[in-house]
Amino acid sequence: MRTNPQMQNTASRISGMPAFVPQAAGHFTAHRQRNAVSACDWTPGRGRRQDNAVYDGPRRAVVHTMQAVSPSSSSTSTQKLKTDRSDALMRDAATVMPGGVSSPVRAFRSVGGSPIVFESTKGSKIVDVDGNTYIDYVLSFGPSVVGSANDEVIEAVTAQARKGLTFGAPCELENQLAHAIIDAVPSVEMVRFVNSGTEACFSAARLMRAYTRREKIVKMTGCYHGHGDSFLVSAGSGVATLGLSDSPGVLSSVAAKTLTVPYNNIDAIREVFRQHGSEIAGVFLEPVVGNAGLIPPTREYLQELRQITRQHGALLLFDEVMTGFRIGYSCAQGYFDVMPDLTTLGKVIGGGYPVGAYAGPREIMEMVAPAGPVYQAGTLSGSPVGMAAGLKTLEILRRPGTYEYLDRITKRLAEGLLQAARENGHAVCGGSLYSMWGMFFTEGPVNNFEDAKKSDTAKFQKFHRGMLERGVYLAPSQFEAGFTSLAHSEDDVERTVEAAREVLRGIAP
Ligand SMILES: Cc1ncc(COP(=O)(O)O)c(C=O)c1O
Ligand SMILES: N[C@H](C=O)CCC(=O)O
Repeated sequence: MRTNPQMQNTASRISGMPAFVPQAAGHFTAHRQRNAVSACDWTPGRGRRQDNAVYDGPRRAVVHTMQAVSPSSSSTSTQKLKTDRSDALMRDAATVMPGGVSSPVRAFRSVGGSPIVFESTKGSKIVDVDGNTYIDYVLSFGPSVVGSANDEVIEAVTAQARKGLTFGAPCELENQLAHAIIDAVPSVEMVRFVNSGTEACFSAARLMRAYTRREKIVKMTGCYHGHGDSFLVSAGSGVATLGLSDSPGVLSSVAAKTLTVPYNNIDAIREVFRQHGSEIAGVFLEPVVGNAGLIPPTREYLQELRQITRQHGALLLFDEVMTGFRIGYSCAQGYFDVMPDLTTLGKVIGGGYPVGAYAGPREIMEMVAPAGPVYQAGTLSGSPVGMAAGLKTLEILRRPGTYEYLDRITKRLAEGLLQAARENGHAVCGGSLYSMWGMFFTEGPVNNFEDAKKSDTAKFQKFHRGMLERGVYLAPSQFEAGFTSLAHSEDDVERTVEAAREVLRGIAP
């Protein structure tokens, strides 16, 4: 059995961390007749903070202003949604881009109708090309946790842009963002910046294989780790939404090296290691699933994964591209107090720019070129504007009260939506954790993608359309998590819940 002394060092460094109280996660078990034991019931832990003003909502804080779109300009009363210009642009887009989009999840394939084309966004609001304003719970699929087009982030990127857009050479901001990530994420000692979550994950898989000298990777059904060949096997997000279980073009010899198991199922992990233990390089998972809808793990599950991978000399990778800096400042690994060997990041660390990273202990990371032999490179990697956006975003997130605020409003949103559904006789389950939330149209419990697929997706389609018509923009799939930001106000949440109540009243249970 291979041991990893560096991880033992890392673990002892972690156990000396400042007080951080992880909570055992509850499964989603909400139902219209029962009280939910859901992620809503979780109490968040604390990350490390630096400055003093306590964040208490967008109106009272100096974090940003919402000049471009005033909250009152979005409507939660039924709009006859005028989408002429969106529709025309999408018709044209379909002639020049496959499906008219640059990423499949943006298409409205599973909710019907044509995608909305956007023109501007500020804070919690997003405005389309026909002039409709929506409360935005997509937030570019996660990055905009401090609110879209945050003034401070814009100032930071503008100042950097004046000094240079890209150097193709080292810049000081890379050191600063790497230090900020290392300070925040307990298992991380070194970071390699890339340009997307996809790149982070496939590069980490290469490193994992090189380090262990093994080829097989275990992933969970419904988890999404970008579109690297090894991961287009029983993937979540757009792959699940479009009902593609895998993708043509992926070499069958590569796909055969990916073993899949259901999430939150420790027996399945034991079995896959029993059968293939000596060939498994590592286990990839989202430490809280966001790409099959929101599905929390139990802490015990993560702990067992940690133990089993270690026993078999395999690496454990937490894909925190989505959860990173959303599930607390120390990310999901800090929240659950379970330390992976490798971590992938993206979204929030780029503050709205294309930045990803893979990270871990020095011993593993120093295998990456030029320190070691594992090749990985990028013309625009660590580009200064993205680094500046990420640094400012993390600086804002470190302010006292930010995560408490995010947790409070998101919990209120999720509870309000579940309540609105139950009042109207719908079987639902769901919950929230800090700034991520989800609601499935099924009785639950939803512990993995197999459970999530029992959701009434036809009902979700009606719900999505009704919310759109009332000025609420949700991800166009039952199998995507929702997001909130520091710019989402209590008023936004109340208006969203009111809109949901109205929509759900009009849908047959
Ligand atoms: C958990 C997770 N991993 C990886 C990715 C891939 O990131 P990107 O879309 O930036 O390539 C995503 C999102 O797409 C994600 O949510
Ligand atoms: N669910 C995906 C990532 O989190 C959505 C992003 C995309 O693929 O465009």
